[in-house]
Amino acid sequence: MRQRAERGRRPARRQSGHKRESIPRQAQLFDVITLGNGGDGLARPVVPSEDNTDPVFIPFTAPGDRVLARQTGRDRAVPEQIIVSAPERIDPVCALFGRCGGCALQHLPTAWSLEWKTTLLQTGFRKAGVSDLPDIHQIQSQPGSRRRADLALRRLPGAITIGLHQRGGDPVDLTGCHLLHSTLISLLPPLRDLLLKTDLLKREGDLLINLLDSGPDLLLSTDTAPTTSDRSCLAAFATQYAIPRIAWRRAGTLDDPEILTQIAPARIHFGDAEIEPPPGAFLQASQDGEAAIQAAVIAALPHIPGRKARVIELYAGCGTLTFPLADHVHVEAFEGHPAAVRALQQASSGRRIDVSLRDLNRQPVESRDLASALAVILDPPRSGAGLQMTQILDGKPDVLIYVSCNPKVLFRDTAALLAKGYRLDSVTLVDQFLWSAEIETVCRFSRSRGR
Ligand SMILES: C[S@@+](CC[C@H](N)C(=O)[O-])C[C@H]1O[C@@H](n2cnc3c(N)ncnc32)[C@H](O)[C@@H]1O
Repeated sequence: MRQRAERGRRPARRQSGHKRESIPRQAQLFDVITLGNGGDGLARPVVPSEDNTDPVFIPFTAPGDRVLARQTGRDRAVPEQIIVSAPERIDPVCALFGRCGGCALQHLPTAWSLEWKTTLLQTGFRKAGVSDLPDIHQIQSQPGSRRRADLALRRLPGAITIGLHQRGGDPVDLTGCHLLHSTLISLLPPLRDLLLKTDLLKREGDLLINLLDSGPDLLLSTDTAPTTSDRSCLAAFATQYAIPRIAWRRAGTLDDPEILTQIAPARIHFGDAEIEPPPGAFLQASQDGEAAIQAAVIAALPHIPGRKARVIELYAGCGTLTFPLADHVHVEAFEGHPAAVRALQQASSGRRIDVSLRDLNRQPVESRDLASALAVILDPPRSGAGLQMTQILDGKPDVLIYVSCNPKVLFRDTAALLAKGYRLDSVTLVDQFLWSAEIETVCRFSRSRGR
C-alpha cells in the first residue's frame, strides 16, 4: 500500500563498518522520548553505559513508554516487553500488528497520529523557512477503506502465503486486516486455494489488487508462465468471484501485463468520467482520500477569469485530478506511463483536456510554458519532481498546487520555492495511510508577479 497496503519492507542489508562489539547483547531498559519520522519510537537507555549512550529506534513503541529492548544495530532495537506504558497507548485492533509489515502505529489512537503528522508538517515547514504557516486542514481515512494492495506471494509446502513482509523478514499471511476494504480481504482465502492448485507460483511473486468501481482488478506477478489449464482456472475464478479482469506478468519485470481473463470492463470513475485503467494502475489509496485530494486541488485553483483559462497538470496518472479540474479549466495533462496515458486519452474526448505522454525526468515541461499557465498542478512520485522542479522554479508560475506523498522532498522543494518568492497559502493533510507514518499533503503556493 503508496504503507502502502504494499509489500512491507524487504530485509535491510546489514550495514558494514559498525563495530558489532559496541552493541550490547543483553536486553536493556529504554525510555521512549518521541516518535521518529518513520513512526518508530526514539529511545534513550535508562542507564547509559559506555556501550549504549546513543538513542535507538524501537518499533511499536510510544513516547512515555519504558521498554525492555534488545539492540539489533547501532541505532535500532526490538522491543521485548513494555515495562511502563505511555498514557496514550491502546490495544492494537489487529492480531497481526507487530508481525505484519503493514501498520506501524496501531498502538496509538488514530486521532493521536493525525496530530503527530500535523506537528511533523508544522516543524518541517518551519525548518524550510515558512514563517506565516497557515492552519493545516486535516482529513483522515476510515479503517477498512484501503482499496489498493500490493501483497507478497510465497509458496510453502502445502500452503500459500499472501501478505506483507514483516520488517526485515518473510511475508506474514494476511489472515485478517483492518486497513483493507473487506472485498479485498474476502478474496484472499479463495486466491490461496487457486494458487495452490495452479502452477503459476513456484516460489515467490506478488499480487497487486485495485478495487475499481466495477470490482477487484488483479495483477499477478509470478515466476511461472500460466499454462492453458491455469488460464481456465483463472477464468472460472473470475466468474465465481465477479472479478472483471485478471492480468499477469513475470515477477521481477516491468513487462506490459498480459490480460489472462476479462469477463467485464474494468472501470473507475473520476468525476463523471469513466476510465478503464491499465492493470496495476496507480490509484489513490482510498476513495475518501482521493475525494479529499480532488477537493483540495479544486479549492486551490485561482479565481478563473474565463473559460479559456489553462492549467498544466504534471504526473497525471489515469486522471484522478484531470477530470475534476477539466470541469473548471482547460487542462494540459502530462504523464510518463504509456498505458495510463492511453486510458486518460480515451476518456478525455469531448472534454477540455489535452494529454501528452512525456517522461518528465528526461524532458520536463519547459519554464516558459509553465510561466503562462493559470496554475501548475503536480503530483510526482515519491522520489519527487527532479528536473521538472528546476523548470518550475525557473518558470515561476503564479500558482503551484503540489500534491505530495513525501514530506522530505516537499520540505526541500518548499525551501526552494520560498527562495523564489513564493508563499505557502494552504496545506491539507490527507491521512489516507492510516496506522502508518506516511503523509500525503496538498499544498498551494503562490507568488505575486514582480516578487
Ligand atoms: C503519485 S502518482 C499521481 C498520479 C495521479 N495524479 C493520481 O492522483 O492518480 C505519480 C504519477 O507519476 C507518473 N510518473 C512517474 N515518473 C514519471 C516521469 N518520469 N515522467 C512522467 N510521469 C511520471 C507515474 O506513472 C504516476 O502516474
